[in-house]
Amino acid sequence: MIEITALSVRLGGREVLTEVGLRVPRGEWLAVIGPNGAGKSTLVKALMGLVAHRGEITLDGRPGAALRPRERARLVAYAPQTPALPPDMTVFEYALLGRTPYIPYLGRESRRDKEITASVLDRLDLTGLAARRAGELSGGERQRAVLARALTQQAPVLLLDEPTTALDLGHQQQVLELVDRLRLADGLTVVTTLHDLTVAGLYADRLLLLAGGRAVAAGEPGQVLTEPLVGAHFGAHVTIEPGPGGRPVVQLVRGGP
Ligand SMILES: Nc1ncnc2c1ncn2[C@@H]1O[C@H](COP(=O)(O)OP(=O)(O)OP(=O)(O)O)[C@@H](O)[C@H]1O
Repeated sequence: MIEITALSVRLGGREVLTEVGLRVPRGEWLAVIGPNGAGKSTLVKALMGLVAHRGEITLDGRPGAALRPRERARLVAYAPQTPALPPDMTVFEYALLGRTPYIPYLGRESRRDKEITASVLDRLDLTGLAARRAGELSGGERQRAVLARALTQQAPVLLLDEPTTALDLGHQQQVLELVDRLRLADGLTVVTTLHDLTVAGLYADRLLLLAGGRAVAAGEPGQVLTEPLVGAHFGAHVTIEPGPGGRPVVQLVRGGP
């Protein structure tokens, strides 16, 4: 479903991604992890066609570069890390924007578009905020509104850049479980950047560890979340042990590194 070959990106005269390759089959969840500045957001932006790059990107068997904006929007939904929300738009109006690729030119949204939007808001615990203006939301509410817009798009590929950073524990779980359910029910292909390594290992099928713009490890959570790899690339002293279900649990060691 997503294939990247030898992806390199230069920004501000510096190479921030170098020869990265990856393949995410339909219905799989890939978490991109790595220290600050590793190139995680840039990788997601390249998938969205938002940064110039070298190398090949294929989405659903089609070269990313050849997709027109409307086609891309039906194929890929993206929730950026730091979105700009129009402050006067209500949460409902903003989430409804996700339906734009389905609304005919010069047409209006249909009752079905509004029903889909209402149902996504409900699943993200946002119904009570539907009439609230975006400029009046808390950080976590804004983040859920951005997710709502991505989900109303009902695209088969979901790209989420740090979707849970501003969320409290309950809303983190709600968002991750919702994404997981959609993936299992509708076969969505999911790529998320995530800083919480335990959460990444808990939900993703596979992890890609980026460091200094290069892919330094990839595989199942237990293969990537190892004490030597995390120690070397995050400069952190951690212990990693299998938790329930055998997924790795990463814990900081007090007093290190
Ligand atoms: N527009 C830009 N111009 C120049 N350099 C940029 C630009 N955008 C990002 N960079 C640099 O590219 C590198 C990768 O940035 P990116 O945002 O992809 O990292 P990240 O892994 O997502 O980091 P974080 O965990 O801090 O969000 C960083 O060194 C960053 O400073």
